[in-house]
Formats: sequence, C-alpha cells, structure tokens
Amino acid sequence: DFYNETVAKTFLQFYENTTRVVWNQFMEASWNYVTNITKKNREEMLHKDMERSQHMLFFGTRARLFKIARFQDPVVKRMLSKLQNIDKAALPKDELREYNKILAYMETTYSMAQVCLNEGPCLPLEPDLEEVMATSRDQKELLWAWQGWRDAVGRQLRITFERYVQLSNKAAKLNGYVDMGALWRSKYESDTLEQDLEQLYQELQPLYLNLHAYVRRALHRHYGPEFIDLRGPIPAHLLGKAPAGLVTEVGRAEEALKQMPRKERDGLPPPLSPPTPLPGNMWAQSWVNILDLVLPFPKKPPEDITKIMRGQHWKPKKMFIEAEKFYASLGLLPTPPEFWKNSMMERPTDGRELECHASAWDFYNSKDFRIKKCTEVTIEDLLSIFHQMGHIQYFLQYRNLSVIFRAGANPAFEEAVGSVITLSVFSHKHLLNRGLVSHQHQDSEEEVNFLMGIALDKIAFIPFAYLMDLFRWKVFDGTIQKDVYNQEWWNLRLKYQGLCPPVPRTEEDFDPGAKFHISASVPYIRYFLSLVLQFQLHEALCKASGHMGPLHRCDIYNSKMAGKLLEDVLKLGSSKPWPEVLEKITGQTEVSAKALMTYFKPLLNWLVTENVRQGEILGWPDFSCYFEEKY
Ligand SMILES: CC(=O)N[C@@H](CC(=O)O)C(=O)NC[C@H](CC1(C(=O)N[C@@H](Cc2ccc(O)cc2)C(=O)O)CCCC1)C(=O)O
Ligand SMILES: [Zn+2]
Repeated sequence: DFYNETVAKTFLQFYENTTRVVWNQFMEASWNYVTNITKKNREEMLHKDMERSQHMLFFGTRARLFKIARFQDPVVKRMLSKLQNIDKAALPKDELREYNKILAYMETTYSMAQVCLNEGPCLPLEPDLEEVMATSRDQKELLWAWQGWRDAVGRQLRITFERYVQLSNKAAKLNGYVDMGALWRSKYESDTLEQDLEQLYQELQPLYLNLHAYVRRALHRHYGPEFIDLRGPIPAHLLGKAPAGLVTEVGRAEEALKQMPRKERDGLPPPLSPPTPLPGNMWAQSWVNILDLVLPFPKKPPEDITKIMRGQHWKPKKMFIEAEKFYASLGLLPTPPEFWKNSMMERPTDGRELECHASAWDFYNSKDFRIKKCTEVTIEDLLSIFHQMGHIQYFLQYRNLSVIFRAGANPAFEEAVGSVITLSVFSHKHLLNRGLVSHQHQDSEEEVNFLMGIALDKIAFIPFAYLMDLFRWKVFDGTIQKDVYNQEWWNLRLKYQGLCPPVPRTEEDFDPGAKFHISASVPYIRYFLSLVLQFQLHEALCKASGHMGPLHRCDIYNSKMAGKLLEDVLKLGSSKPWPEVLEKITGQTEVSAKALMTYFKPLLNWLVTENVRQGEILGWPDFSCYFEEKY
C-alpha cells in the first residue's frame, strides 16, 4: 500500500539493511581495480557494479510508487525522493554493460597513459609529466609533455566520449531529466543554480582579469614581446625562447611562410605565436609554479617549503600524520586503525598499473575509510592530503546516518571541508608554528607576495573550474555538437581563461579528455562552488575561533570552538537542504563571494595600482590566438 507511511518506513529499513552489503562489496571491488589494474579486477569491478545497479533499480522503481506528497514525515519524504534518482541503473541491462565498459575504458586510458621519449623511458603523468610541467623552463620539453599527453589520452577518448554522451543522456532521460547536465545540476536542489553561478563568476571576474593582466605583463617581460601580446590571451603554454634548431609545428609553419613569395603569403593568417609553456600546470588550472616569474616584491621571495620539508626528512606517512593532528586539534574525530592499515599512501614499486589520481574512499560500513595517493614530498601534496583528509572527516562524521544521507550537504560542501583547512595550514602563522618556515615576521610586502601565491592557485582556478562543466552541460544539451568538441573547448578556454593553445589544435584532438574529471566522468562545478564556499566557511570558523585581524592571517588550529561549528555541520551529511546547513555555520543561506574578496583585498588593491601604473588593458580584446607577426 503506497499511501501508507509506515509501509514506506519498512521499505526504507529494508533498503538500509541490504544496501550496506551491496555498496561495500562494490567499493572493495572498485578499490582493488584502481589500485591494481588487471583484467580480472576489472571483470570483478564491472560485476559488482552491475549488482549495485540491479539493487538501485529494484528500490528506485519501487520508491517512485509511494505517494510522497501525502506523507508527513520530512525525513521519509527526503529519503524516498533521493532514492528515485538511480542514475545509470535506469539503462537497459545491455546498454548499462556497455556504459560501464566505456567508463572503465576512459578512466583507465587516462590512468595508464604515458608519453615516451624518442629513445628512452616512457613517463606517466604522476609524478613525472607533472614534474616537467611544474619545473621545466625548457620549452622543447614542455611542449613535448603538453602535446604528448593530449595525444596519448585526449585523442584516444574522442570516439568513446561521443558514445558516453549518448548513453549518459539516455540514462538521464530515464530518470526524468532532460539530459545528464540537468541530472548533475539537480544535486544542488536549486532551480536558480546556473544564474547563481554566473552571478558569482561576474563578481569574481575583476579579480581574475587583474591577475591575468599582471601575469601577462610579467610573462611579456620574461619571454619578450614576440611571444606575448599585451592586449591578447596568454598562450596556454609559456615556453622560453625557442632555442635554435627547435622544429615544431610553429617552426615549420614559419619556415614555409618565409619561403612563400610575398604576394601569396599576405593573404594568409600569420602563423601561431611561437608556443609558450603552461603556467606550471598541465591544464593551466593553477599557476603557482610561475610565482618566481611574477613575484610582486622579488627581493623578498617566500621560503621554499618543499625544500624545507625534504631538509627535515618528511616522508608521506608524516604528511598524513600532520593532517591527522590538525583535525584532532579541532576536537574532530580521529581516523580508525583501518585507515592506516588499508590506505595506499605511496605509489607501489612492484610495477603494477594503477590510478594515481588521489582520492578518498568511504566503504559504507561505518569503519573502513581510505585514501589512495601516490604521495611525493612536496607542499602541493601536503595540501592535497589535507584536502583528502577533509573528505575522510566528513565520512567519519556522517557514518551513523542512513546510507542515503552519507554524502555532503551538496557536492561543493564535500570539497570545501578539506580546502577550508588548507587555508589555515598555508597561513604564515601556521607554517611558522609547525616549523615549516623560519621567518618570524611577514611585512606588508611579504604579505602581498604571500597573497599572490595563494591567488595563483585559487584565483587562476576560477574560470577553469567554471568552464569545465559549462562545456559538458553544453555537450549534454546538444549546444556543442560532436564535430566541434575541440574548437568549442578552446573557445571556452579563450572566453573565460584568456588562454590559447600553444600549437594548432584540430578535431582529431580531444583536449578536454586530457583532464581526469572528464575522462572519469566526475562533475566539476563542485570545485567552482567550493572555491567560493571555502572562504565563506573560513571566515565563519575564524570568527568562532576568536581570530582578530585580516582573514588571510587566520589559523584555526587548536580551536575547539571552530571544530564544534564544523562538526555540527558535517554530521548532518545530506539529511538537510544545504542552505539550512550553510546557515548553521555562517548565518547566511546563500553562497557569497564577499569573504573571498575580503581575503584578497590587499592583493587586489596592489594589482589595480600596478595595472593602472602600467596602463594595462584588462581582458584580451586582441582575442585571436594568432599573432600579427612582423611578416
Ligand atoms: C572515491 C572518490 O572519488 N572520492 C572523491 C571524494 C568524494 O567525492 O567523496 C575524491 O577523492 N575525489 C578525488 C579528488 C582529488 C583531487 C582533485 O581531483 N582535485 C581537482 C580540483 C581541485 C584542485 C585544487 C584543489 O586545491 C582542490 C581541488 C583537480 O585536481 O582538478 C586531486 C587533489 C585534490 C583533490 C578530490 O579529492 O576532490
Ligand atoms: Zn575533493
């Protein structure tokens, strides 16, 4: 009897009891696969995924039969409505099998891809290619890594991705959504999500445009006017001067152009600007690695924390313990023994294939939680571990809730928890307290340098995090057709990030696929929202900790008050609508960029003054990726 609420409660209890087993087995099989990619482990993972989907289908279809509108209990209503979305499990069995094979193929292609030197070793992304992108100033090497990675991954995924889009949309429709983008957006329980996101983006754009203009000037100074157009996009791959004898696409194009009789070549577009390397990251999503080129006060460089960590003989385990201590200092829950026994904290040395992209795992049995990370001893990896431990803390806090509510208030909350903590960890006060810097006092110029370092990570990330799902939403809703995937990707990269590809791209390429979350079908707007949310939460926690003074100097370490505020939110999981959860911690019911702007105010003031002094143009009115050469 689907009108009876008591029947519904029995149904939900039955779901609860059976789900734990099914989900735990699926997580175990997934973990075994991504930590040891073999045919056997793949078959086992696919089998357990089918079982999980059958289970979801059984309960999802029945949950839809209950007359929820007639029910009184808000918890029962919320549970039943969440059960109704069964995602890909709605597909007919044979198509679900195909879909799961496609998902496994895309994620595994990404994880196993390598770029091979002409005669010599093949390098995987982590840590080797990422190391090249972060530290090399040899443009031949940088272009080789950047282009090689896209050839090895993006190109391989193009056709499969087209089928992935079809089946994703079919699954979404079978769940009552117009396309998969709509299903992804539904996790935020808001019918004004897209407008709210655009509003946040507009608020943050001045900050990004000022940073972009300033960085462009610094790169212009470093690489020279023939590489950087001060009114144009930043070539996404900032290479040093092309050493003599470098033959690239561009070199060849220029050579050909010079050979042509003048009248013929005048009609042609000038060749691409010579390639330039990424600002220190394979996707130009973070520019921290070019801080040395853009430091506002170069006479006061920040201390190299990676070097200090290595000097103090930090090991991966110590990095995890450091994070554990921080969460404990807030009075939050300790990680259980299973965590330390079952996690993978370093890349295995037995030559197995595995997925190194870091991740935090909930095994849905209230006691088994793990992190998988191919940890290197660097400050980036230390911060990433704090981020992952934020996921673990959330898992711990909501572990006794119904399995239906064991998720973040929304996906951005999941992401923001760990990132909020990193804002304290990276504060000068905390680094000094933990012996990771020795410089006692930070003067106002050093503070601007510090904020520049944070901005190169967080502000540079804004347009990237926004466009990642703008692209996929348009692919899912058909605005972007499959024959123009790559040019539309670069149109968005130009429009929002003001970046150009370093060498000509074609529709043989599929550059979006070179990013983990696109090959692994992980939504990304969560990171854009988390970026704004983490500063809003940081402000609230700092206030609760009794912090006085500028927000960027706050460190909530050891604050039980801040910890209590955070705990009260985390243990709610997704049992309450996220505006209610946000209000509990900040007093506001809307995500606001105010705290982020407050945090970066000193830097924005400095940037605006500097850009005015230089007469900078904000944005890239010379929007072409081609240079008006001197030909
Ligand atoms: C079983 C499972 O998948 N679990 C989920 C968690 C869950 O859903 O429960 C999970 O662990 N996802 C992995 C993912 C890893 C990282 C990532 O991918 N980050 C983004 C964006 C970004 C960039 C800068 C930054 O400072 C913070 C984030 C990127 O690198 O582009 C890589 C290192 C950092 C976070 C993550 O932790 O979010
Ligand atoms: Zn995360």
